[in-house]
Parts: sequence; structure tokens; C-alpha cells
Amino acid sequence: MRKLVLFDFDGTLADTAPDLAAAANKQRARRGLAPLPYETLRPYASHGARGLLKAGLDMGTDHPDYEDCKQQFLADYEQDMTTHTRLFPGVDELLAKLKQHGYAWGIVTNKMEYLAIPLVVHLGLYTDCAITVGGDTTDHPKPHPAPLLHAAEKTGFEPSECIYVGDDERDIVAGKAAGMATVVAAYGYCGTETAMLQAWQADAIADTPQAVWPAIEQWASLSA
Ligand SMILES: O=C(O)COP(=O)(O)O
Ligand SMILES: [Mg+2]
Repeated sequence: MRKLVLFDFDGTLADTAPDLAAAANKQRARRGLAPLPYETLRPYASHGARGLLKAGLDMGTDHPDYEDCKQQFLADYEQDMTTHTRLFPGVDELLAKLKQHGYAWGIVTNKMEYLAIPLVVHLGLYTDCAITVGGDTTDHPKPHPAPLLHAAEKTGFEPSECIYVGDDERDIVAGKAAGMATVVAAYGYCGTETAMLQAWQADAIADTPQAVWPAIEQWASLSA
């Protein structure tokens, strides 16, 4: 049976939090505020501009300046989104293993395409990645299943032939709603509290990128 492995981007394939946190602190600097510690901002990196502006400036989407501030944040981030961003250690090997075993793989992120695609290219993923779906590719971002179903359809796979790996509850909700198997990337930004991760009821929890491969193999053998 053919298989498609889909990955979330921020906090699952790529450690983007340092550059996102820097952009959040830049918004603080623009307002004469001292920077927040990286550890304070990191947990919000899988929640995009909305999460980082809430964590960085305590600014919710109902704030009158939110839209302006979001545009400034995104412009600052776009200017400087590759300084510290790297694949998590072990991801290169994981992707090589998928290739070696004949799995197709793709990316489904809530990052908008204009940010996601250049990062995918920058990190050297573009050639092997079967598809990159952004938060604005379909009508609804995750936790809606639409982006995952779009990825499956465009690459010619049934949802039952797909597994989705992500670091946020939203990813697991979307994967389940799409009828796909799911794996929590517990090394990402969601926190490592076991009870919380278990409550998401994913098919597997991977504490490291190295632990993702055995989870995929097990799923593949059960659904062969
Ligand atoms: O930019 C975001 O909203 C988060 O991106 P992710 O879905 O790849 O974690
Ligand atoms: Mg994420």
C-alpha cells in the first residue's frame, strides 16, 4: 500500500521559534519595551502571529491596533526568518529514511504560503517534498481538516493512506477530522506534559524526531 506522511512545519520539521521570538521582541522594542526571554515566547511559536502578539504584547485580535501590528510583525519576520531557523536535529535523517523506504511526504502548515514556501526552499526540502499546503491554501486553516484533505487529494492518496505529524493539539484535531493517523511531535512547542499530550488521543507520541520513524513504521505495518 502506498503511504503519504504529512508534517506540520513550525515545531515539527523546523525549529522556527528563535526567529519568530525575535520578531515578537522587535514589536516590543518598537514600543520601548524590554525583550521577553526566549523561553516565554517559544511555546507560542506554533500559533503564528496571533499567538506571538498575545504572548509578546498581550494584544488580542480584538485590539484596535491588532491588524496593523500583525502586518508589522509579519513584515519584520519575513525580513529575518532564516537567521536561526534550522531543521530539528534528526529530521534530515528521518526524511532520508522515508525516501529510502519509498514514502511520499509533504507539509501542511498554518503559515501562509508566502512565508512557508521560501522557508521550505531555504531548508533544502523543496525537491523531495510532494506538496506544501499553507494556512491560506484552502478556505480554512487547521484545526479544520481541509488543508490535510487538500494535500492528500493533490498527491493522489486516500486519507486512510496518510499519517499527520504535528506539535499542537490543533494538528491532531485536524488529522483525526481528516480521517488520518496522527503522531504528536512532543519535542515541538506544545509542552511535554504527558497527561495533556495523551488527552489529545493521537495514535503515537514521539518525544524526539528519531522516535517519529518507529511510529510511522508501526502504523504502516498495522494498516498494510
Ligand atoms: O504559523 C503558524 O500559525 C504555525 O505554523 P505550523 O502550523 O506549521 O505550526
Ligand atoms: Mg506546529
